[in-house]
Amino acid sequence: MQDRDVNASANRPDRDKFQGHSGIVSSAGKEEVFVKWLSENGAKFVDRALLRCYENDVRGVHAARDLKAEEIIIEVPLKCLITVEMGKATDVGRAVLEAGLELDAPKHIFLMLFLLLDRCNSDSFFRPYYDVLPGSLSNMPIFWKPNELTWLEGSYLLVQIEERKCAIQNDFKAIVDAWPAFKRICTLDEFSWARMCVCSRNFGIVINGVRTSAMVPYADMLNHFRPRETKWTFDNTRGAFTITALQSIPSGGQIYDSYGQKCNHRFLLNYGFAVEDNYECDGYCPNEVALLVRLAPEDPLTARKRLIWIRDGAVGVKRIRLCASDNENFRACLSLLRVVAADEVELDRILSQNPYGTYRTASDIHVPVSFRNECAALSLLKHTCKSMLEAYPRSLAADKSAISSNTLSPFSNERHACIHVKSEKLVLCHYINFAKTALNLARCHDGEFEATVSRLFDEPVHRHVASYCNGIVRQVRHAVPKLLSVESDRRQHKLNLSTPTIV
Ligand SMILES: C[S@@+](CC[C@H](N)C(=O)[O-])C[C@H]1O[C@@H](n2cnc3c(N)ncnc32)[C@H](O)[C@@H]1O
Repeated sequence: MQDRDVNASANRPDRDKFQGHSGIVSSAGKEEVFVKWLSENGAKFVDRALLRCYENDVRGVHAARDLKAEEIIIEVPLKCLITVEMGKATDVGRAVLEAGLELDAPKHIFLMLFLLLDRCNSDSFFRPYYDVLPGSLSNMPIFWKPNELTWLEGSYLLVQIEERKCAIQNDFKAIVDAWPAFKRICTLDEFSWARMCVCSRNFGIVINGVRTSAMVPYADMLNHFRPRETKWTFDNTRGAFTITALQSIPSGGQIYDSYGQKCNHRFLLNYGFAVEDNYECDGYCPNEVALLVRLAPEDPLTARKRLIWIRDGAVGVKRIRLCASDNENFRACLSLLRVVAADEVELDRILSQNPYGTYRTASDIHVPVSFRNECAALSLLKHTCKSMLEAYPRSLAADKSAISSNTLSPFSNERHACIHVKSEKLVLCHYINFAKTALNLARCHDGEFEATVSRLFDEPVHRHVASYCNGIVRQVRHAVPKLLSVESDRRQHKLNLSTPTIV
């Protein structure tokens, strides 16, 4: 599966909801044929697991008996795998290689080429596998109808969906140009289906020292859950792909695979679902929002500011993915905001008189520039998040109530869209509160500052702002070598904390 995580360890999503489906237990004809095909071709331990069909094309794998930790659940021999090399060896694969095409997801493309070509052959060895692949992928956002896309209004995911569609179209056109017979093999719709099928079901593996990707029949029937309860690998000594339990799994329990620690936009875009409580065991939440930071065209300093922005490859506008934790992106975002918020004196300081010589790029300004600048950058962060929050048609409270009231059916696109936008709004709220807290702490008395910072450290949800205040805010309050003192800043800038041009 795309970026499936082999070593991950945490979170607790729609486990019970997925199990809620297990009332409808059947193993329809095509699934039986598929399991028989695997067994006849050397797959082992298929009796340890049971493929359950909840609804049309929606399945999961369940333990057929109590499974112990370290027990192999399923072993799929190499001959049943479709690999990138098999796609490269096709006529179209060779034409693509010869043309040296720059494709969106090259490894996936070769798997798709094999799949699309070989499924035209009614006698294909893989026929039983093709017959169980989902016929429609209506949960994938690239296939959502216009009314369904409105559920994502306000989210940058809408842009990414369009970009994905565009990339698929470009790849299709480039392949047809390189091998014109391809348009008789599949339509753009079928090509898009294959793209999402491969994207949501392939595994990155190493076979005899060669790093590749593969479609692994049966292994791709496991649904996502974290923390992971199984591990998978290509075992060269067995010549087979294996899935092993990491803990005991009771008879009848669903056997899950972790698709990795991911933001909900990646789950939704690549797999067609979003995880309601996307938290790791340590409380970390990988959900992000794509914040837009932009130099204000009406700012007379913009031309000079561009000089430093351009070193990042950004022409005055940058999207930064932020999650509600301290990380490199958060520090880069603050750095860019320091430039956007800079007045002339501060910009001179950024461009020349900084503690480490000239900054490489506008994302590298990790030391505060001045008291005023830091407060202005925080105000800008707050206002940017507020205006992004206002761009969603529905409030966070309304999302929460729609999700908890179960008015949206468990696997509906609307529910997944709602979970996704809620995830983004939570990150925006985190930064609005972050900026408010930090601005208050920048201006309060020493005693209050110390007491508040230590109180914030005690609460896990506030550790991010506590650590920022303890470091950067403390620095700007007391001034550090090579920075103007707070008092001198106040005199020079008359404590002009008004928000600079808001994005
Ligand atoms: C690798 S397949 C898993 C098998 C799939 N359920 C089937 O019936 O073919 C991945 C797809 O399963 C579904 N899925 C997996 N984990 C899920 C989860 N935790 N919640 C909702 N849907 C999930 C999504 O449609 C996803 O694109």
